Amino acid sequence: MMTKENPTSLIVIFGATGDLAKRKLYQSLYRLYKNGSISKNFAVVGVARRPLTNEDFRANVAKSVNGAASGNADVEEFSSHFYYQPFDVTSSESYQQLKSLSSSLDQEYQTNGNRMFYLAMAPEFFGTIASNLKAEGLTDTTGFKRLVIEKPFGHSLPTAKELNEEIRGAFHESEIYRIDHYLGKEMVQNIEVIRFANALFEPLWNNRYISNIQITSSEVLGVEDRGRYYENSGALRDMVQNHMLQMVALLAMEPPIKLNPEEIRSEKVKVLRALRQIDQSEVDQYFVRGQYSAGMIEEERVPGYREENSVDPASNTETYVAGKLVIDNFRWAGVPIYIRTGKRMSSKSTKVVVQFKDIPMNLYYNRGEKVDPNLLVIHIQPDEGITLHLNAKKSGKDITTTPIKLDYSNNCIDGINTPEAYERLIFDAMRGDMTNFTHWDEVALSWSFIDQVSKAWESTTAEDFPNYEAGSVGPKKADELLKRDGFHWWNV
Ligand SMILES: NC(=O)C1=CN([C@@H]2O[C@H](COP(=O)(O)OP(=O)(O)OC[C@H]3O[C@@H](n4cnc5c(N)ncnc54)[C@H](OP(=O)(O)O)[C@@H]3O)[C@@H](O)[C@H]2O)C=CC1
Ligand SMILES: O=C1O[C@H](COP(=O)(O)O)[C@@H](O)[C@H](O)[C@H]1O
Repeated sequence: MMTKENPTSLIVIFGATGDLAKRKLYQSLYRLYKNGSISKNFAVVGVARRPLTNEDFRANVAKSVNGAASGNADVEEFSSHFYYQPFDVTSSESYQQLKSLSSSLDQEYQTNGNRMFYLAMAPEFFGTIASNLKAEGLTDTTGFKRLVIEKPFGHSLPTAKELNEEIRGAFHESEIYRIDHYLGKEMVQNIEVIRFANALFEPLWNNRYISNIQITSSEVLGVEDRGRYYENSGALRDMVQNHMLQMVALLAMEPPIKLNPEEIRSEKVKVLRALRQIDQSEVDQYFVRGQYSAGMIEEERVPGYREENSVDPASNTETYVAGKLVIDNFRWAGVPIYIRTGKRMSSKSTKVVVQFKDIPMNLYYNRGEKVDPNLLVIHIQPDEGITLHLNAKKSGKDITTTPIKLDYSNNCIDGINTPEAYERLIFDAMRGDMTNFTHWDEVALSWSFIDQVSKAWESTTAEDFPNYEAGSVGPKKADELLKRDGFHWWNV
């Protein structure tokens, strides 16, 4: 059930000393606290193995929030809501201690018995924690109980099913908030509004007027210290199975009859069901994989993937994926959706380019003029905005054309302070809004599509790896994928 007033809850963060908690969760909670989105009736219990005191933990939280250990009264007040418990996820005693601490904090902060369990830990613990929370009685509470679960949700369809069964033994689907942080991004949320609040676009949003759609998410960072996780994941599982397919679903779905989580999900699910399954033998026609070698980024030499910590020197893991997706339904028949994502690329950028079909006849070709297709570019990050590429008359006596751009930039709006994706998602989970979380049906369909590709790649060695230099735009083969269809990537 969704609540409108400022939510109140006890939040238990599993993995409270980890990277995600430090980089994202504490800052997001602080922003929610500062802007009054959450009530002051909240407490956070952080759990992890290392033996910290409440004071140590509060100092760490304060440091994550303002980069300094102390000195800001607001931050001090905020961090006084934080408690720490050294924890072993397999020990019944740990859960019993947590239960008793939770009950006393429920009372002290008058949280109405609302409990949110945030699993910011390695995925192998997700099932164990969920079952123990139930077995040890932490989910027997008078208010709501919610499980917020980080990615990756499984490693394949069978492992995701297993995990799902485990957590569904303790939490109902309506209590499970599977995080896909791209769904918390301002401009990803804007896709729906651009499409459904503009008379201009919706009539054109189909195979009669659109020739192809391109979604790019490139990163400058390499795998950093996540080599162990990444070796087992690769870009396909890390980015495509979740973030990229979610963006595809939002771009391709039919208008929902209402903007509620059930109706939106139902339309997204239909897109994922219509995604043409690729046979393992056809993977090379639809997908390109890449791995970075050493190269220069911002004038600094960076190592190749195979030289990174915890990475096999002969690794077959992809750090780049480009793919052509086909949606077999009336709206999208014949319109390829190209996706690409990679680490150690030349720039950090996520954007969607919708390329419209050429005009039926180029009246200007006699003058040797090429008229560019119209493009709608949705800038997701780091810039947030929309650009519409059109053609107009070049100023002067002659009727000649020139490309022009209509730009809308979120960043330029005075006073705008776009919430960080995690800030929105934590807030939504606290007030019970599941719209921007992934339902099991979406997860299952995404895995069933991805599994064919990963099986093909795991059963063959990528002889050309490494095949793109750090700091470049990715492997050449990714250009050929589009060239075969008469297109090219728009670097706009
Ligand atoms: N970091 C990121 O940017 C992102 C992370 N994620 C996901 O978030 C989750 C956490 O990632 P991240 O923060 O990077 O991971 P880290 O390795 O940085 O943190 C893991 C946390 O788990 C704790 N921990 C490990 N083993 C145990 C145990 N047996 N019992 C209790 N606590 C334990 C660790 O603390 P201690 O050592 O003290 O026990 C630490 O707090 C993962 O699922 C990841 O995929 C998702 C998107 C982005
Ligand atoms: O989920 C993940 O996303 C990040 C990229 O997120 P962004 O918000 O910075 O675009 C990626 O670096 C990471 O490998 C992946 O696990």
